[in-house]
Amino acid sequence: LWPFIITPRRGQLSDPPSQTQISRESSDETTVAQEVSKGHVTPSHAAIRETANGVDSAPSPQTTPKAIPVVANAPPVPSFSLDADEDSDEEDEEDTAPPPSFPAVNSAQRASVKPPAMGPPPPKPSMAIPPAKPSQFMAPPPRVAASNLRALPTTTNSLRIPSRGPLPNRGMPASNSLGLAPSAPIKTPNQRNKVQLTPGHSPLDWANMQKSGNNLSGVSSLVRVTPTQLKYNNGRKGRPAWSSYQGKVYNITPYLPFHPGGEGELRRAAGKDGGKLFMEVHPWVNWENMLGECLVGIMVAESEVKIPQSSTLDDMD
Ligand code: HEM
Repeated sequence: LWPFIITPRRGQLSDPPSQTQISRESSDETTVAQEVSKGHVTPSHAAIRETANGVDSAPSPQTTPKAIPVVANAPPVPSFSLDADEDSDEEDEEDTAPPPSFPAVNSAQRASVKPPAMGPPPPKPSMAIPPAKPSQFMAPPPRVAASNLRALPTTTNSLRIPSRGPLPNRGMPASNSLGLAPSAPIKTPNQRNKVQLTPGHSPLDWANMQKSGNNLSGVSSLVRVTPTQLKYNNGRKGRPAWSSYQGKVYNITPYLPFHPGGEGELRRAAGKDGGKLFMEVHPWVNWENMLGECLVGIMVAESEVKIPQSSTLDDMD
């Protein structure tokens, strides 16, 4: 209700006060001099109001006067002046007085601190932390057994930890319960039916073998393969395993231990056209890249290959 008022300097008012302001000031029964004496207004206020009433007619180049409500018997309005000349004597005393002591003389903080001369010195703080009573702390949560952790219900299947077997996306352990290394590829319990390949038969190992320059096809030059020849080379009885794919014949024998789907799966395509099986399982795999060095030849009709009378397929082994 009573804002702080920045009072202009005496004599700084130039614009005549509005009619409303004049009539309001004039209707006030209390004179300006009386109000000043009561402390209701500051001398600066009085100057403004005297100017408004036409008492002070000195021209002033600055701001317009602000309306100042005056209420009889109202508490004094706190105000301050930007004019250093109008600083009261009290303010001067405040400026030169020493800063207030802290804590305050009559504060509880000061009262609680006894001067050293008044009594024995306070005990020195010890660095050792006194042992806390057990009852002071909250009891730790009970430990949950590992087996119970696995059985905790989860909201999503992807976060569930299987209660048995290896963790998801992890291969089988390097050794079985007897501590023996697996001698044959073991099927992992994943949906892709991938197997754990024996050491030295990773995809990278196969890539290196393809680049090694070794003859992986088993033939010295590309040959024309008849359906009978393909059927005969089915990987049994020591014969190589051939498989055709889109009219080309590959020797899949060296790739058998490298096949991520397992040797048995790959053998299903031996001695025949493996294109259908291949495309059913992994159409994204690039057969020609994977087995490029294993290329034996191309498929031809039986009639296109004239096998010499003295030479049979058995002789080729
Ligand atoms: C002879 C040519 C073949 C090659 C070069 C070959 C290559 C591959 C490769 C690279 C993978 C890993 C795929 C991946 O990680 O995404 C794979 C996986 C697999 N292959 Fe073959 N494969 C061949 C034939 C076959 C055949 C004929 C079968 C089935 C009769 C088969 C069954 C599988 C299975 C079950 C997997 C594991 C599951 C999967 O990866 O989807 N593969 N094979």
